[in-house]
Amino acid sequence: MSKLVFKQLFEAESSTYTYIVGDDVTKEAVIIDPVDLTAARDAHLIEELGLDVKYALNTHVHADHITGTHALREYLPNAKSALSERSGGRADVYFKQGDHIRIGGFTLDVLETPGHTDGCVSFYVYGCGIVPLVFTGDAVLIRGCGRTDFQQGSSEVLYKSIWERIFTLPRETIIYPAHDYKGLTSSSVGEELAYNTRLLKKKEEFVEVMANLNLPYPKKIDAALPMNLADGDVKYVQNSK
Ligand SMILES: N[C@@H](CCC(=O)N[C@@H](CSS)C(=O)NCC(=O)O)C(=O)O
Repeated sequence: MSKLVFKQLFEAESSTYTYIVGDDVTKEAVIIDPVDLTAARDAHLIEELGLDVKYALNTHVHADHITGTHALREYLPNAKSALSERSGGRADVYFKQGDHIRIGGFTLDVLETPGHTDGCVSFYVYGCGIVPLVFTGDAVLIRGCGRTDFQQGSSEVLYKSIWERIFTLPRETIIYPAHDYKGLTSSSVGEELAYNTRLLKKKEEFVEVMANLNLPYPKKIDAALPMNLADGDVKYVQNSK
């Protein structure tokens, strides 16, 4: 029976986690939320593991770093970039709520989890007897959640997404976020239901908390948004000017 290939990779400038998920028998794989700065490192690892990456997936149009999807084309010719059809961004393929992405014996279900941005999705992975995993992007962070103060953000929408689409998953589901700023690496649905004090608040209190986070804008936002809407391709950005 297939075993899951799983790698959690870190990009330190933006505290971003990139994930590689594959099937050790068929070698089919995806990479989730790659960063331009670490594309060569990730491609080297993929080559060492003998994986055939079908999709380079972004959970959303990131504001804090430039996606690695374009940079990876040089190394991974079979990989198609993919983004939610609600994101407004450019990609080879688009996905939507309820789509299934097959990776050998495993399935990734696309769960639309808007709120941080309109086009945010999470990927729920199961199959071959594994404890299920969910890649939550910037929707659920460990003991927190994504900010909602730019890029069509809405704290009401985020709260609904998380309570309806993430906190209804089996409690043992392991949560892998797109960022952590304190060195934590994973959580679970049960753990967040016990300790995520922000999301355990009533909706009205949550909205109040989110309106008063007072976080500085991400340092790279002005460069990152146009690049990520263009799938990380600087030539496309320049030609559109
Ligand atoms: N300092 C970082 C940006 C930190 C930040 O704003 N993180 C976002 C996700 S990336 S847009 C967020 O939602 N944070 C929520 C939180 O509670 O920290 C930079 O300059 O890039």
